[in-house]
Parts: sequence; structure tokens; C-alpha cells
Amino acid sequence: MMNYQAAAAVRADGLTVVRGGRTVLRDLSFQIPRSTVTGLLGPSGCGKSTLMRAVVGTQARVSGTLEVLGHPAGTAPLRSRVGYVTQAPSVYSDLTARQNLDYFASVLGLTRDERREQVERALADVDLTSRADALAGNLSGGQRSRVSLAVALLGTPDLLVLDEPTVGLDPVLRRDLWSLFHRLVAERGTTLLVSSHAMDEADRCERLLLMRAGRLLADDTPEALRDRTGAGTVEDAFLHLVDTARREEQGNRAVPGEAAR
Ligand SMILES: Nc1ncnc2c1ncn2[C@@H]1O[C@H](COP(=O)(O)OP(=O)(O)OP(=O)(O)O)[C@@H](O)[C@H]1O
Repeated sequence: MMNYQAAAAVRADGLTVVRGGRTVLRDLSFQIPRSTVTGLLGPSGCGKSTLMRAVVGTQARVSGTLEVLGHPAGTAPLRSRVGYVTQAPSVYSDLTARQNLDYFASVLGLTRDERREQVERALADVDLTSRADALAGNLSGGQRSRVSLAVALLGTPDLLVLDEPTVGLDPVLRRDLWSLFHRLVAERGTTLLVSSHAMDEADRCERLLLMRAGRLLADDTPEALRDRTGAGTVEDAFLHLVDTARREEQGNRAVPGEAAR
């Protein structure tokens, strides 16, 4: 049986990131097991996008250890093995959905046959086959986001890093996207790291990384988090952990002697 470390898709130890002179990620240590969906949850500004940028290798001033699929984050062997979708869809508006995919497939160096097969598969994955010949500029925001996701699926990456992929989607599309994520794990062995503000999405993940103010509050399964905190929902578990962290910070700030009073 593989040990946990060998099975890790991402391994961080003492990961720290400085942006604009501020430490925005502080001493994070965690592992993301392969072939799972891990949710990265926390309030706006807590550092989710920064952590994702570090994992895909686009973030400067990263210190500590950060290994992705057994290689240092951002190094050459990972280039075609990691897919990344940012919050803003990155597609060409003057190309159709299919032309966008075909273009990115050729950048990946796929042969003509591979390209044809993978483009059609990616369109079907995100349920856009019927809109494949529409200009990306004429698609809705949610549809453009799905073209971006389809681009990231080309080449069958081992790790998919998705920054808030369900924001602005209606409940049916959100559900469909989550079932796609689980299908990618089950059928292609993909590992997914998915960020969200929405705590109600937590239960769709096998593991959770809960963040607050650049620090990791928890790295656990949703069930274990609820059990550990005695909370009924992951949202309540998160609030419980935030309150505990705040109390600890206040305790640390208290003048020695005052605390004893
Ligand atoms: N270019 C930058 N220079 C300096 N600080 C930055 C820069 N970009 C982001 N930050 C700061 O880094 C911190 C983390 O930002 P980040 O975008 O990672 O948070 P987030 O959790 O993804 O937020 P959101 O959910 O709103 O997208 C924030 O305090 C933000 O103000």
C-alpha cells in the first residue's frame, strides 16, 4: 500500500508567502492526497488565491517546502500535469468555444487526432457541446467560465486547481459541476483543489483546508471537523475554530500578569 506521503499530490511544509511587503500566507503545513477533491475554504482575502498561485507556480516570494506531484512547485515537469482555472475566465472572445479549445490543445502539443478527441471530450465534460460554435464573447459569464474549465481539462492533468469555479452559477450548474469533479476523480484519478466562499459546498469535498487570515485553521474531512468541534455543519465548525483562534490571539496579546487576574 502507498504511504500517505507518497500518495500526496501536494505537500507543504512551513509555506510562507509575502505580497506587497505583507506576509499573506504564514507557515502552512498540509498534504493533499491524490485522487481526491479538497476544498479550500475561508473568507475573502484570507489567502486562498495566493495559495493556489503558489501551488501552480505563478506566485513570487514563496518560502518553505512546496512539492506538487513529487516535484518542487512550478518546475518544468509539472507544466502539462497541472491545470489551473483563475477566477476571471481566460478565453479569446473572438474565437468560438471549440476554436479556443483547439488553440490551447495545439499549444499543449497534442497531435491532430488527440486534439479532436480531447476538444470534444472537454466540451462534453462541461456540457457545452451545443454551444461549441458560438463566439466566446457571445456566451454568458457562466458559459465562458466553463470554456476556461474545459481548457484546463485538455491533456488530462493529474492536478486541477480551480479558483472559485462555482461563483455566479445557478444551483443546477453548480450541482453538475460538482458531479463532474467527482467523475474526474473516479474515472481519471485526477486530484482537485477547489476554492470556495460557500461553506455549503464543503460537504461535497473529501477533505477541507480551512483558512483564516493567512493561516490554516484545519486540514481534515468534513465529518471529522464536525465531530471535533461538536458542530452540526461545517460552517458552524469553521466559526467555532475562528472563535477559538481569536481567543488564543487575545490570550497571547494579554500582558503577562493581567491574564492571571
Ligand atoms: N498583488 C498584491 N499585492 C499585495 N497584496 C496582495 C496582492 N494580491 C492580494 N494581496 C493580499 O493578499 C491577501 C490574500 O489575497 P488572496 O487573493 O489570496 O485572498 P482570497 O482568499 O483568494 O480572497 P477572495 O476570496 O476575495 O478571492 C489579501 O490580504 C490581499 O489583500
